[in-house]
Amino acid sequence: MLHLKGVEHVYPNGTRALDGVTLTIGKGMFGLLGPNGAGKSSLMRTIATLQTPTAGEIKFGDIDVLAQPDRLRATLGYLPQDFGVYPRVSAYDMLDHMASLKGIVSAAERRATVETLLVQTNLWSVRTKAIAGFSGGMRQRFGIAQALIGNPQLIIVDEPTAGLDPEERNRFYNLLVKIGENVVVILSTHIVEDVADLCPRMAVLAAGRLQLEGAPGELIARSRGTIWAKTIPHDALEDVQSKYEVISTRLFAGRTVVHVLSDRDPGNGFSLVEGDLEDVYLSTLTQARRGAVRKAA
Ligand SMILES: Nc1ncnc2c1ncn2[C@@H]1O[C@H](COP(=O)(O)OP(=O)(O)OP(=O)(O)O)[C@@H](O)[C@H]1O
Repeated sequence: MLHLKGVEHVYPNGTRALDGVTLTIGKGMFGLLGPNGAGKSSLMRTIATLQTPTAGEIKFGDIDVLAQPDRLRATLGYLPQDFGVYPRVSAYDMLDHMASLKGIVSAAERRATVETLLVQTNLWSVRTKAIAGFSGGMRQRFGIAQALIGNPQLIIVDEPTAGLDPEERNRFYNLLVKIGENVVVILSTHIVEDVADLCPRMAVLAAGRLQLEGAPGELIARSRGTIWAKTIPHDALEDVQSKYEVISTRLFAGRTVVHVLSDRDPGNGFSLVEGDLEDVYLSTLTQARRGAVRKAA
């Protein structure tokens, strides 16, 4: 179990990126959903011990993460948002090198580890090719392979599916689901579909605060009776936006379908719809913004 209590991070320029995050995450895939700038990467880097929070506590099992970062690192697999440089060395050699860095000193043990990971991530056939020439999906699978060296019990993947085509994304999903069976996996993303497809539990982060937490199905059920839809001509959008709390607009056959958030029937031809996770997410962001505006007023 990973426990976060009152985690806060204020950057030296005064930006409050994390504002009292309290959260418990058990085994399996956990989705952390939030828009750009919500604080997801700050939170992932903090859990990964790459930065120290300005306040709060983090525990992973019996490890006090802030006091014993080395113990956490020994059991952590981290796939950062941006890997940076992709070297001209082969996937095999790079994994072998990373396994040495992670402390696997026996050559035989290293070979077994590297070979298993290359097979598991479906990179065996390209093991002698340079990573620099890999496609986006292959790079992400290589990223997971390096994150899995040493059997980590906590795995953090930050925005892993951005830029992947549907087939590569699907392959990556299947890999994550298998990994997530026995360890804690935190998937940080702004893509609702990633969470809807993969995660039995999730949370929404916006403006550095946890806005919502639970099982996607439960959260959808809780939104029942508050999401209303109407198809309008595109030039009526501005008027609708001025009168209702619009959470999303979608084009359908050249017309605009708006979803609005309302506790009671807004009238005017709106009909109640069964929301999906995207509606839940977008209405949470709308409410968070409303709260922020109220706070500022
Ligand atoms: N090193 C830094 N110094 C100052 N402010 C920072 C720093 N890193 C991030 N921030 C700010 O902290 C807030 C949260 O950023 P963070 O990168 O954690 O968000 P995010 O949810 O991961 O967004 P994205 O998906 O765009 O990376 C933003 O306002 C960002 O500008």
